[in-house]
Amino acid sequence: MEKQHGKLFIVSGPSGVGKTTVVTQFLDQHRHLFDIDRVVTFTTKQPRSTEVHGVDYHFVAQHDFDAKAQEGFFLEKSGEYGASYGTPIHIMYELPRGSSKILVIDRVGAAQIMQKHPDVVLVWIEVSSLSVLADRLSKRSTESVEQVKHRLQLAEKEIQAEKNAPMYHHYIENDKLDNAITKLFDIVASYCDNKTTLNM
Ligand SMILES: Nc1ncnc2c1ncn2[C@@H]1O[C@H](COP(=O)(O)OP(=O)(O)OP(=O)(O)O)[C@@H](O)[C@H]1O
Repeated sequence: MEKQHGKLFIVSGPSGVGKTTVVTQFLDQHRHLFDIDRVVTFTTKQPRSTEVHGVDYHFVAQHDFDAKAQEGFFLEKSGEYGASYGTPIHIMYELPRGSSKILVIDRVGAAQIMQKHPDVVLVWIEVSSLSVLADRLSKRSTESVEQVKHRLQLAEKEIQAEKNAPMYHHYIENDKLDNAITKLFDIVASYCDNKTTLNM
């Protein structure tokens, strides 16, 4: 059977909603079922103590990031969170080979990619209230109080933008982590061949 074209799943949602957690745990549990992996994006931010270079991000100096941007290395880039972030364009060349990708980026970056590649699948993660985000971000303890405040302001802006002009194809409530992972599984399974059933 001919391999189908891979899909690019873009996962967004306000800071602290659990994008990284849902995507990481989905991949840990179900990666073996699909030809799918997470895109490692580039950033100039300082790594958190738990983040590993090449796994969570490619951490680069600002002049390297700017040189890459100049060369057209990025599919999209943004600087909303006090550092530069960029998605490497080469991920688009891997999709025709049948590999699907999950990319965690903000709504502005997702809109930039959507304009150029309308066949991407946009997944928005949300929670019932802003206070849940505040609680998760303060418990995560990876940002200062000031940074958390700034993230919450951006979160409010992003949530409002999505409410005013809904852009995403799928919405996942992440109040209960297991339910959110199952919902992501259902979404991916509706677009991607399941390796185990293909081999039956
Ligand atoms: N369903 C959930 N219930 C309770 N806590 C959760 C849930 N999902 C994630 N968390 C916790 O919330 C915190 C934020 O999650 P995570 O870092 O995945 O968010 P994020 O959306 O990727 O944030 P950012 O955009 O700031 O990187 C983490 O400490 C994580 O363990």
